[in-house]
Amino acid sequence: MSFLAIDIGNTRLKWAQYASPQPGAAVLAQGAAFLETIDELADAQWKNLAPPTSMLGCNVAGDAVRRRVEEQLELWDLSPRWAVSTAHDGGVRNGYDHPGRLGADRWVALIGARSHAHARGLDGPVLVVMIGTAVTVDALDGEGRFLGGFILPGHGIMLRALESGTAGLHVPTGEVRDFPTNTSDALTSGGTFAITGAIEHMHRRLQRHCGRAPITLMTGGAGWKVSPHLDIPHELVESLIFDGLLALQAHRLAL
Ligand SMILES: Nc1ncnc2c1ncn2[C@@H]1O[C@H](COP(=O)(O)OP(=O)(O)OP(=O)(O)O)[C@@H](O)[C@H]1O
Ligand SMILES: CC(C)(CO)[C@@H](O)C(=O)NCCC(=O)O
Ligand SMILES: [K+]
Repeated sequence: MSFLAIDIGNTRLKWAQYASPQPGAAVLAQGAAFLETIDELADAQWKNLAPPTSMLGCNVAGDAVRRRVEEQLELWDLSPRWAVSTAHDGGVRNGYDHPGRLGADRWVALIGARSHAHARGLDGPVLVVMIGTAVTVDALDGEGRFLGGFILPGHGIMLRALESGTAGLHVPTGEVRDFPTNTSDALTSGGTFAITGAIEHMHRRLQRHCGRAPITLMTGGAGWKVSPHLDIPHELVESLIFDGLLALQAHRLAL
């Protein structure tokens, strides 16, 4: 009955094995690997796993990476399945101009966020923030409609862009300060507040649009770095994409 959920981002692959394909199922095992090392999964991290009986993945790293992961999945007797963005699924309606062009990670995280809100009896708007290689800030209204969202460069990309586009900005990582007085702190603070500023902006706009304050759910590898500097109430939910994959799989089995 065990279910393998896989989230392939632009930097890392994250995976988790659940006791069953149901929201809230127990985690049996989990791990992460940089994309450079995914060809070793079957011989390393996955070698001693109890064979999963089904899997669903979410991939934004392209077809070549997906095929490399499918080769690793040949370790077990299961058919690889990958989530794609559609017009509606898992209680969410996709407002993108071309629904299929929405990143699968954003779509799955929106479904995970909706499932979280539902499980807690919350029926208002939800702001869904992912802090990874790129940053996304997505708005979900109380009826489960995805209204639209922002894509921003992640902190690492911002700093590398400044380093490569200037002569004088090669400095070590600094601290986040309200009034930075050296280059390191100025860069680190600028990147952080560019991200929190976008989140706070969308929070105001979504509140205005819905006439009600959204709850804010934040996920992604660097969410914990942004969280202390964000001036709105929010929750870190590390498993948002996995929760979306569980909700989608449960939904599919129920059909
Ligand atoms: N201080 C910081 N504040 C915000 N983001 C940061 C900070 N330091 C690093 N980052 C970002 O975090 C990213 C790495 O996070 P990590 O690889 O854990 O995320 P991820 O969710 O696994 O990414 P992906 O899913 O895109 O592969 C880096 O690309 C960088 O942009
Ligand atoms: C924006 C990222 C890189 C965030 O991981 C991913 O969701 C993606 O590649 N999206 C496709 C474009 C879009 O969502 O409009
Ligand atoms: K991601």
